[in-house]
Amino acid sequence: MGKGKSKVVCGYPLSIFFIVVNEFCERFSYYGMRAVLVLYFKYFLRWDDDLATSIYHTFVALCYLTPILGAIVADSWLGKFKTIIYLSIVYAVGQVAMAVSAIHDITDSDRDGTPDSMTFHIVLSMVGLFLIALGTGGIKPCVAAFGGDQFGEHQDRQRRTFFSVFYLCINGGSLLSTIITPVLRAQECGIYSKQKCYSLAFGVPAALMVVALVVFIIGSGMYYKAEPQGNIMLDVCKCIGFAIKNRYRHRSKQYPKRQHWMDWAEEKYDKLLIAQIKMVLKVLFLYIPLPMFWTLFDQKGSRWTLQATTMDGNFGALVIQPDQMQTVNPILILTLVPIMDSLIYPLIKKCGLNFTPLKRMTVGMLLAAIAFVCAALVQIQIDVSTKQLLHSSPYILSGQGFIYFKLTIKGKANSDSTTVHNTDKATFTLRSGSQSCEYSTNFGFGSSYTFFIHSTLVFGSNCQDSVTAVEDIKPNSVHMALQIPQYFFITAGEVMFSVTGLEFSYSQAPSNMKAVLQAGWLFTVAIGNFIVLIVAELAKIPKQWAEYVLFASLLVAVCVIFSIMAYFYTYIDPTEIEAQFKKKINEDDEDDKSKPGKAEVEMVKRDSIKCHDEYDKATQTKM
Ligand SMILES: CC(C)[C@H](NC(=O)[C@H](C)N)C(=O)O
Repeated sequence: MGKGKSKVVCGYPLSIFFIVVNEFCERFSYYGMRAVLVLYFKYFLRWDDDLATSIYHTFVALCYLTPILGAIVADSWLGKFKTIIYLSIVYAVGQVAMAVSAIHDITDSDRDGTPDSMTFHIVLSMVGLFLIALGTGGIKPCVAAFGGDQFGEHQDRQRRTFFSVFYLCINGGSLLSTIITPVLRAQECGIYSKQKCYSLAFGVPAALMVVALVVFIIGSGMYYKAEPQGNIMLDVCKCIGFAIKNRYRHRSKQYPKRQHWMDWAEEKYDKLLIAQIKMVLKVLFLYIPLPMFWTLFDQKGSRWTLQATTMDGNFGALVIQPDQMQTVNPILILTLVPIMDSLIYPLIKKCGLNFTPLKRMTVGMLLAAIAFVCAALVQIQIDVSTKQLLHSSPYILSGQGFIYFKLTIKGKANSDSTTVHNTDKATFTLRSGSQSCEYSTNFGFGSSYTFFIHSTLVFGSNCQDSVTAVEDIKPNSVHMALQIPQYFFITAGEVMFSVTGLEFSYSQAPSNMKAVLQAGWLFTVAIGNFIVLIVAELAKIPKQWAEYVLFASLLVAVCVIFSIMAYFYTYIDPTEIEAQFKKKINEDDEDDKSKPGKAEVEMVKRDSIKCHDEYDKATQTKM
C-alpha cells in the first residue's frame, strides 16, 4: 500500500503518475529553453562568444545551487507540496519573461527588424533566467523526494522502479525538447518584420511549465503530504555547533571519550536529532569525491560538441549538426535504463553478486573515465587526419591576374555570407552588371576553399572553366559516428552513477531531511560545473587529447578514493532507526515518571549507550 489517499495500480500509488508527468513537462521546459539559450545570447542580444558562454555556465551552476534553498523551504517551512506549487509559478513566470524578452517587435519602433532598446530585452531575460534558476533548482530536490514519499515502508522495489521511471521522464523530456526547440528557433516570425523565432522557442517551454503545474495540481487530492518539521537546517547547524563547542570545553583527559563527536551534543539535544544528523553527515562525507563525475559528464555540451565541429556529420540522408550529437545521451538513457533494470542487474543478482548502490556508482565513475579515453583516441585520430593548411592561396597567387574569395564549410548552425552548411553540391552565381554565370562544385564537411576567378572570365551560362577551386583545409574525414562509443560509456556511467545516486540519497536520508540530501546531491553537479570552468581557465593544455586523458586520470584517482570510502560505509534504514529511537524515548519518559529524582548525568550516559546500540544494530550492511 502507498501512503497517500491514492488508488494503487499494479502495486504503485496512482499519485506518482502525476509526479512523473510533471517531471517530464518540467524537464522539457528546462532543457528546451537551455538548448537555444547560447544562440539567443549571441544572435538576439548580440553578445560575443565569451560573454554568452560565461552567462550560460553561470546560469546552469545557479540552477544546481538553488536546490539547497528549495530543500530548506520545503523541509522546514512550507512542506514539499506547497514549495513545488509556489516555485513552479515563479518558474513559469520566468519562462514567460524569457519568451516576451525575445519578441523583437516590442522595442522595434522603427520597424527595421532589430530591437531599438537592447537594455529592455537584456534586463527582462536576466530577470527571467533568475526566476527560472530559482524555480527549477528550488523544486528539483522536492519533486524527487515527494515522489519517494508516496511509497510505503515495504515498497522498496516499487520505489526503486519509480526512480528509474523518473529518470526516464527527465530524459524523455530532454530528448524531445532538444529536438523541437531548435526547429522552432529556426522559424521566422514577427509582427512588423520576420526574425528568427526565439520567442516561440522559449514560449513552448513556458507553456509546458504551465502544463507541468496544472498536472501536479490535478493530482493534489491523492498525494501523501508529509508535514514540514520546523526549521530543521537551523536546528542541525545549532546542534553541530553545540557538539563542537562542548567537545572543546571537555578536551581534558579526565572526561571519557564518546563514540562519535556528535555525541557531545547529547547534553542539550534530542538523541533522535543527533542520530539523524549522523546519518546525513555520513552521506554528505561520501559525496565529497562525486563532483568529479559531473566535471566529465557536463563536458558533453562543451568540449565534445567542439570536437564534433571538427568531424564529418554526413550520415547519408541525414546531416547531423555538432550540437545535435548531444541528443545521443537521452536516446541512450531511454534504451539503457530499462535494459539495466530488467536484464543486467537481475542477471548480476542471479550470479550471486551483491551489486550494491555504492558499487554501481563506482563502476559508473570508471565508465565515465573510459568515455574520456575514447574521446582522447578520437581526438588523436582527428589530429592525425587534420587539416594541414595546404597553402595560403592569396599569398601564392596574389598579383597573378586572379580575384579570389574564401569559403568555409562549417558544421555549425550560424551563418555568414561565405559559409555553407552542408556537403551538397553548391551553386554560385557570379555577376557583373547585368551579366552572370553559374559555378557549381561539391564540398566536404569542415573544409575551406579559396576560389580564383580568372581575369579572362567570359560570362555565359556556365563559368565552370573560369574558376579554380583550391582546397585550403581538407574536409573533416573522421566521422561523427566515432563519438558514439564515448557517448555510450558516459551514458552507461550516468545510469549506474546518477540513477543509483538519486535513489541512494533518498533511501539513506532521515525522514525530515530527504529534500536536504537531494539538494546535497544536486550541489555536487554545481561544483562539478565550477570545476570545468576553473580547469578550462587554469590548465591550458595545448593538446586536447591530453586534456581528456588528464580528466580520465583524475576521475580514476577520485574513484579509488570513493571506493575506499564506500567500503567503510554502512547502509542504514532511517525509518527503522527513527522508530527505535522514538520507542526508546517513550520508554524512558515512562521510566522517568516512575523514578523521580534520578541523577541526570547517569541518565544521559545510559541513554547514550542504548541509543548507540540501536544505531549500531541498524547499520550493518557494508558497501
Ligand atoms: C542533472 C541530471 C543528471 C539529469 N540530467 C539527465 O538525466 C541528462 C539529460 N541525461 C537532470 O535531472 O536533468
